[in-house]
Amino acid sequence: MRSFSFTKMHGLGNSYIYVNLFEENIPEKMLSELAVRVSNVNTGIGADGMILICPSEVAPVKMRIFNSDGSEGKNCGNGLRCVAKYAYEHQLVKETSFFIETLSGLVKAEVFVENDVVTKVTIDMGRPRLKRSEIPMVGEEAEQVVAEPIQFREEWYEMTGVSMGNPHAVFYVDDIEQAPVTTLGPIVEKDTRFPEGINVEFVEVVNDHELHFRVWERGSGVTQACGTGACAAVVASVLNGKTARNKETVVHLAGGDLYITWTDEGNVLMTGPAETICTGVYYY
Ligand SMILES: N[C@H](CCC[C@H](N)C(=O)O)C(=O)O
Repeated sequence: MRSFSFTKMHGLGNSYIYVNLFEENIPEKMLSELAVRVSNVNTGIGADGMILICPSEVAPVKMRIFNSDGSEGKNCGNGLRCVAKYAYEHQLVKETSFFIETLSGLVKAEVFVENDVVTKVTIDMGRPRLKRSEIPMVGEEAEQVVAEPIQFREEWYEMTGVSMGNPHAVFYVDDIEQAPVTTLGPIVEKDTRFPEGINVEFVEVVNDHELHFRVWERGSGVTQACGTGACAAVVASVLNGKTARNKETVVHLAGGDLYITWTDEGNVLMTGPAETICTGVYYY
């Protein structure tokens, strides 16, 4: 019987099963299936997916993220904060500020420590990708996809597309409690106009530095929080003239708050908590 040690962690309730590949060895061909199995709350451990903390040639650590359907994502904001916490607390890094490699490039983490425990993390997520082909979305190339009229199942909507290394479709609603998260979300996620699928965010604007937010995630469905999605929501809100550039915006997610700034220099800073739930051994 094969097994691996894991740590279950979460960022605002967006939980993953973290596996330290500096110490564990899992066959590459089993990763997708294992992500599905460990995510199952009845027959597995229960989480929104699985995240691997891997050696890297360009940074102290590399993050790989698998959604609960087994698909591999290219970035994960809540995951990055937890990877940063794990790396510091397990001495994979010595500094409080360090790079993390992702499938969509390098990001920079800064951990905030109290009594040797990381309580908060800031991730410099880098620049959003805004061109239609960078989202990616099919259609004639455009520098930005902002409030673009788009039809899904006979209904017309206005969509803003943003990539944070992974794809996001942002829609504005008047009342976040009435957002069509579980009805429109899965339809948009798999629409063929998004060749890689897409994460779907619903945003209610409170003022020029405060948003309410709900998400249907590509590959995981409804989650308590989506860090890259919250960053995409802030970028989309600036592009739509609803929030201010270079001003810290609080994003209220189901699982709690993230503090996000799209700076005048062009990068997106995300700050929020990262928590360890438990450790264990998974048999497969
Ligand atoms: N479902 C996402 C990956 C997880 C992103 C989210 N959990 C976050 O915190 O950014 C995707 O397939 O692009």
